[in-house]
Amino acid sequence: MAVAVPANVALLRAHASISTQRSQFPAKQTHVNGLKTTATAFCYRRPNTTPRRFRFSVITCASSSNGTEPDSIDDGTKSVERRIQEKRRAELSARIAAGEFTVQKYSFSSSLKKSLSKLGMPEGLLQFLFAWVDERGDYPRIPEAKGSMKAVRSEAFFIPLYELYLTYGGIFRLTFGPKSFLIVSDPSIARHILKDNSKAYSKGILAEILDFVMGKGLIPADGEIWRVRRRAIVPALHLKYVTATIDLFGQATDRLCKKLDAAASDGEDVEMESLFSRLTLDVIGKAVFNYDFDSLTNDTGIVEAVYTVLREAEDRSVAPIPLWEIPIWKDISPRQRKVTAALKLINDTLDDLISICKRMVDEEELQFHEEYMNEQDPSILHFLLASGDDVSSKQLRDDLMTMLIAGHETSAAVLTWTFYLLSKEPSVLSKLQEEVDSVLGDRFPKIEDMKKLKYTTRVINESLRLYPQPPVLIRRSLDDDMLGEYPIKRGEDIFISVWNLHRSPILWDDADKFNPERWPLDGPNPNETNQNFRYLPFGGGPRKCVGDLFASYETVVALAMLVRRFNFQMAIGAPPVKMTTGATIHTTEGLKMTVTRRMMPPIVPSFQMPTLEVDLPDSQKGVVYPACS
Ligand code: HEM
Repeated sequence: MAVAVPANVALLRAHASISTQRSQFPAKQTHVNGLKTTATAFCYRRPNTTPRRFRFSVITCASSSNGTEPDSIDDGTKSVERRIQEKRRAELSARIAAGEFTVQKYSFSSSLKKSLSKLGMPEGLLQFLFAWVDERGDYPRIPEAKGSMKAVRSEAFFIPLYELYLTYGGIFRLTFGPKSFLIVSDPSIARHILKDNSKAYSKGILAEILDFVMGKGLIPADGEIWRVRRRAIVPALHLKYVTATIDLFGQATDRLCKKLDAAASDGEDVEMESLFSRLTLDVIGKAVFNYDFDSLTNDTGIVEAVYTVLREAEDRSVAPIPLWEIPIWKDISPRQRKVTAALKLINDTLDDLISICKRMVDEEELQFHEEYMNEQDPSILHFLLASGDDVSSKQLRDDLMTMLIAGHETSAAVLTWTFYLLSKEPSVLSKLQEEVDSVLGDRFPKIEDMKKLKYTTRVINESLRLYPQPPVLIRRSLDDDMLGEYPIKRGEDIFISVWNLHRSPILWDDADKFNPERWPLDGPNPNETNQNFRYLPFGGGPRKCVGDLFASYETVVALAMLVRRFNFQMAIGAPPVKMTTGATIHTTEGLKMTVTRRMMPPIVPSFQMPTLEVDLPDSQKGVVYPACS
């Protein structure tokens, strides 16, 4: 899915001042899925301060999970910028650990006791009066961090949350003036919210932000609407459909290969993030409503409209003041007028596509059945209409729009960060290419190959661990509940930080290292269930991503085809790759790469793939395969 970013998360780009009662790294949290950790051994408590901190985190974690250079390679040539950032983060960590921001929080009874004491009530009498209360004890309070609007403004919002997690543990409250959020980074609490007691949680602020574009689509919808729509949509992504989409992934990737081939010939560097965004837009348009955006080749009005709306959704999710809620703003702000026009164009196009599809369904002879699929138009829209899905056109549009957004930026972001990670680990790239060469040779991937491309899949699994899309899941409590040992009230806004879970030093060995080998090739495909909710690339529970298989195959196909034909390196002089958040994790200035055609060992060419004999120096003797079929 795509957009799952906190509203007003700009507020989170802040320095933190903390008041806390208890830290949250109890020993029980150190055993996840049988993993032993030494978390408690690393904790220490400074005299007169309540926060605990991992002793090593200032050095190891703070310097690595800031997203600028999260990987295993440290060649001793760190950029000045990175050193400044590390220094600032280390300072912040040290200040948090020293308790500089600590505000002692008192329960009601202790506040009252303190006030009465100030009024001069004798200590003995106070002890007597409060003995019963003291004995009973209060519920533990959730550790609390207070934010101010200073500093760390340039950072993606989930980075300070990681810092705070290292200090305050698996659940803490982050307060900005009158607003507060619960930040959850504990697998068992995440499971409770997403799965065990999921009915008690809604999408909260996420639904509010996305209303203008997704309405009551599947991602923001709650309650009965969500139940009905989920039941209608999930069957559309059956295995036969996903199998058919593999060809679609192959064809779209092949178009990208043609582009890269041209760039390689011209010796031009390419900006891969925007190319991946176009690749996945082309794929999802065809897969969801049989529309060919052809954005890899053209910049049509509709493509621009989709990007206008997407950017607006992202901007709204990080805007400190919701200006768009002011009624007149929509009419006077040129930007908002552009958004309204873009939405109208998209909605009109969707209405046309719905009508065309309805006519096709009316005319076709095919009987609807479980794995129904129209070969000419295998889209989700076609399935829904053929199934007799009795729904208003507005709801149908909302669902289509939701899937368009959900399945577009997420997959693009996964590919972007995968290629970034590979550029840092040439040995992983080589191993990947070896597998692809032997499994695929020179043909398009097929469904049978998905099981064989084991290492390719592990590379995607690992990329999703280091760069989860989205990095944070949003919920709001609909009832009072218990999160771990803490009672919470109805109406709490909650961010489950998947970033923190996926990079937790107590849940993972070498958490920041890009290491596809951590997932054994003969083991199961990692998911939230077999990883006990420490790994949530597609969420979990009833609201888990409906497109997980689709997305896994899409990214595996694209990755395999691209590395089969090209080598990728960071372009010389490319801007440093830094993160920023919108709906997913974006780079701040793109991913500029140099692409070169691979010199591959001669293999027996398979169907359709002409080979070019080229005159090469002895050292490079081999066969160059053209990028395009
Ligand atoms: C690599 C690509 C993808 C990633 C990482 C991803 C991730 C996620 C995550 C984490 C959620 C759960 C959100 C939450 O609990 O708040 C989700 C939900 C969803 N995703 Fe995906 N997604 C991807 C691709 C897709 C695709 C291709 C589609 C559609 C074809 C899709 C459709 C959806 C929908 C409709 C939901 C909402 C489900 C519900 O609330 O019932 N996603 N996705």
